Parts: sequence; structure tokens; C-alpha cells
Amino acid sequence: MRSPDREQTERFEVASVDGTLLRGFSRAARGSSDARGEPETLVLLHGVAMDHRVWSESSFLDALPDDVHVVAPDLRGRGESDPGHSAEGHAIDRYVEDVRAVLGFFGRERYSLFGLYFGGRIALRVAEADRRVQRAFSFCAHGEAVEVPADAVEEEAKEIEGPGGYAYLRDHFSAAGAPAWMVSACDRVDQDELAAATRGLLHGSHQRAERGAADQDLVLITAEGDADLGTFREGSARLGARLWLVDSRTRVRAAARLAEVGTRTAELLTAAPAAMKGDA
Ligand SMILES: COC(=O)C[C@@H](NC(=O)[C@@H](NC(=O)[C@@H](/N=C1/NCC(=O)N2CC[C@@H](C)[C@H]2C(=O)N[C@@H](CCSC)C(=O)N[C@H]1C(C)(C)C)C(C)(C)C)[C@@H](C)c1ccccc1)c1nccs1
Repeated sequence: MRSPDREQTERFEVASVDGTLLRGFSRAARGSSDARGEPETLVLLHGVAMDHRVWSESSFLDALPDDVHVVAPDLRGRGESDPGHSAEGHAIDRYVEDVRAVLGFFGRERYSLFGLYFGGRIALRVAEADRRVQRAFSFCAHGEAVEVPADAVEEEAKEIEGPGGYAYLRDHFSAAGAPAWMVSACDRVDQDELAAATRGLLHGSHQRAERGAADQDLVLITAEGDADLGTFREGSARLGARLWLVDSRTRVRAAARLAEVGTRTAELLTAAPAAMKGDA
């Protein structure tokens, strides 16, 4: 466990293209950096019903070495960031703009992104759009085109904005075997923003991601028992992405494996460049 005083955690605030202020936390790297004198910078993107706190609560953060600069924004409408207000204000293109604004703020030449569920889908879309992304990890979200059924998602949004909204999410995630940190994260999200973000999934999140630069290292991660494992395999072949599997029966249950994925991610970040190409 890291002692709090050693944490060099500070807040940041950056304006996105549409003026939305994104806020988040940055933990400076200690010690070594790469040949360019830059530490590895890892930007963490949480899921829909979450905020930046899930990274410490899931122990993912503890798995990362001191010499990695960690940046954990709150997506718009979550945590301390400004609201997105409407479904259009929560379109995936707005999230891509937001993440690119965060990359601009820290001014590094290269970044690694790690996204959780829908945050993983955002990470893949940012990698496609932005050459500064050297590695993109997507935990339990592939980059293929998906049918996002408007009626089912509208129904889910109505549940979420209704009086039983938090109970819907808590009950669904608990029943699906989600770890406590993921269930409790839902309660921290403003209901109206959560409903808008849900409806926002109807604005572009169905599109597949394309590979960005040829030298990007893309990593898809899902549960061995995932019903959509075939789609992840297709995505791995199409994108030239690694496919990591975690020992769990479903994507929701895979959340309990996040800390060990953090350890594996750290190995890839700090591996000597030569080693990176060879490993499976
Ligand atoms: C099968 O579902 C699971 O395996 C849970 C898993 N989901 C996903 O991987 C992806 N999504 C989905 O597959 C589906 N999408 C939904 N609605 C959109 C959606 O996702 N949400 C809206 C509310 C928000 C909390 C989030 C969510 O989580 N709701 C859950 C239900 C409650 S929790 C069991 C939820 O999936 N519902 C479904 C319904 C169709 C049942 C309404 C489709 C229509 C895209 C295939 C998600 C990453 C994504 C991927 C690509 C584009 C958009 C979204 C998880 N995601 C986060 C944690 S676990």
C-alpha cells in the first residue's frame, strides 16, 4: 500500500472543444523516464456509471509502478467534471474531444490509454483519431460495430432517471456479480447525467473503431467466459490487437480482475521496447 504523503496527486482542469470543463487527478511519476526524458503517461478512462475514483477503489492504481505518470479524468457528467446536459452532449465524439483535450493539457508526445467498459470503447476511438496514442487498452469492450437497440436503451434511460434508477443499476450489477466498488460507483453519478449518457450511447457509439497508426499497440481484454468472446477475437484479428483473457465467466464479473490486469498492463508499459513486439 502506498503511503498517502508519497502520492504526488494533484487536480487538473481543462476545457474541451465545446467549452465543457473536464477535471481529474494526476499522479506524477517518480524516478526514471524514457529516452525522450518523458515518463510513461497512462490516461485512465472509466465507464458510464462511474467516475475517476474507481481506479483506486478497484486497486488498479496500486498495481501501477511509481515511474508511470497516471492521469485519471472524470468524463463529462461524472465526478467533478462539467455536465454534458443532453444525449447529444454525451455523444462519443464529445468524449473523444474531451480526452484529446486532456492529452493536449499534459503536452506529452506519447500516451497510453486504459479504458474500462465503455471507457475502453472511447480509448479505441481516441487511438484511431490521435497519433499521440502509442498504446490503447480496452477492458471488456471491443471495437466492433454494435447494434445499439434504441428501444432497449431508451427503456434503460427511463429506468435510470426514474425514482428506482440507482436501485436498477445496483440490483443489475450486483445480480450480475459486479464487485462492490463497481456497484457503489453508480450511486456517485448524477441521475440526469447518467440518463443523458445512456441516451448518448445512441449518438455514434455503435460505430466500429479503426486502427490509427501502424505502430500503435492495441490490447483488447475480456472474460474467458464472455458470450461475445468471438467478437473480441474478430476485433483482435481486424485491428491487429492483442487479446488478453481474464479468468471470469462474464464481462461484469471480470471487473474483479482489474488489479491483476493493472499488473500486466504495467509490465507492457515498462517493458524494454524490443520485448514488446515479441510477446503474445
Ligand atoms: C450485455 O451487457 C453487459 O455485458 C453489461 C456491460 N455492457 C456492455 O459491455 C456494453 N453494453 C451492451 O452490451 C449493450 N448496452 C446496454 N445498454 C447500454 C449500456 O451499456 N449502458 C447504459 C447504462 C450504463 C450503466 C450501461 C450499462 O452498463 N448497462 C448495462 C445493464 C446494466 S448492468 C448489467 C447494459 O449493458 N445494458 C445494455 C442493454 C441492451 C441491456 C440495455 C449493447 C446494446 C451496447 C449491446 C457497453 C460497454 C457498450 C458497448 C458498446 C456500445 C455502448 C455500450 C457492462 N457495461 C458496464 C459494466 S458491465
